Amino acid sequence: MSASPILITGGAQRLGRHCAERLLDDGHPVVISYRRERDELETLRRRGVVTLQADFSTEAGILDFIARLKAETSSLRAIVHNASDWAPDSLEQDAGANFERLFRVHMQAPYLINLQCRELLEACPEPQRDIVHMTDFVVRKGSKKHAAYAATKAGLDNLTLSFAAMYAPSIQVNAIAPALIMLGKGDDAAYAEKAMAKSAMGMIPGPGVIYQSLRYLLDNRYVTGVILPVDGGRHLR
Ligand SMILES: NC(=O)C1=CN([C@@H]2O[C@H](COP(=O)(O)OP(=O)(O)OC[C@H]3O[C@@H](n4cnc5c(N)ncnc54)[C@H](OP(=O)(O)O)[C@@H]3O)[C@@H](O)[C@H]2O)C=CC1
Ligand SMILES: Nc1nc2c(c(=O)[nH]1)N=C([C@H](O)[C@@H](O)CO)CN2
Repeated sequence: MSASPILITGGAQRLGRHCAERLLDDGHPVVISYRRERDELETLRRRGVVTLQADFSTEAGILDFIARLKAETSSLRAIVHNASDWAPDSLEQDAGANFERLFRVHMQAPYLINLQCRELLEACPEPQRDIVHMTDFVVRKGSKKHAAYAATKAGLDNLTLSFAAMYAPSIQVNAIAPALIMLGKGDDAAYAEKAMAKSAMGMIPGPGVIYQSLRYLLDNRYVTGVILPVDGGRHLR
């Protein structure tokens, strides 16, 4: 009987894709959600990754994804809520719509998927089942330019505690709270310098440090309700 897959939402690029590829390397079957189709998905599909399209910006989109996920698999080893939209605050008419969209992708999607896919995790024959929320260091300090992003990630941070209490001992629920891990496409050297100076380690580590943290959580039977900072000592500056 094949092992239960690990779901990574937003797994088509960057940190989520890196973790999907490392999980495959470690022998886990993987399911990812993606929002936009692109050629790069073919490499994952050729490696056997099940790719499910999903847009979490509406409740209907979240529920539609859950229905297709349940049609795809009868069990899950883990769920990694990685999908995220790092949208800056809007000062225009669409400020409310912007906040709502970030609420749905960062809070409502993990909340509904955790509630409605508990049965898939419980059906996993392995002794350990995990939910991992990708939050952000910025939950601790807020953000002048990404207030809606930070607030909705703070909601996800808090959901970690509630679901850990609700689901123990059969499902472990933890979060990883990164600071700068990898630059975005448009980030220049000046931005990189400024961003690196914000942490005690003064580096941009790349996605390997996130996989190390995910591996730690997936391999530890005694950790739940934990928010794991992976931030280079951002709080020391
Ligand atoms: N990168 C970093 O330095 C840091 C990252 N983090 C957190 O780590 C996680 C991974 O970061 P990173 O790899 O940079 O993330 P990305 O910005 O690359 O986003 C990951 C994926 O989320 C998907 N997504 C965005 N909006 C929606 C939506 N409405 N519905 C469904 N999917 C959506 C995108 O799908 P598609 O591309 O298909 O549209 C995207 O591929 C995130 O949760 C992020 O907040 C926290 C701190 C620092
Ligand atoms: N969904 C995303 N969230 C975040 C990203 C990103 O690229 N996508 N990037 C960051 C920054 O690296 C920030 O940590 C720099 O201070 C935060 N969240």
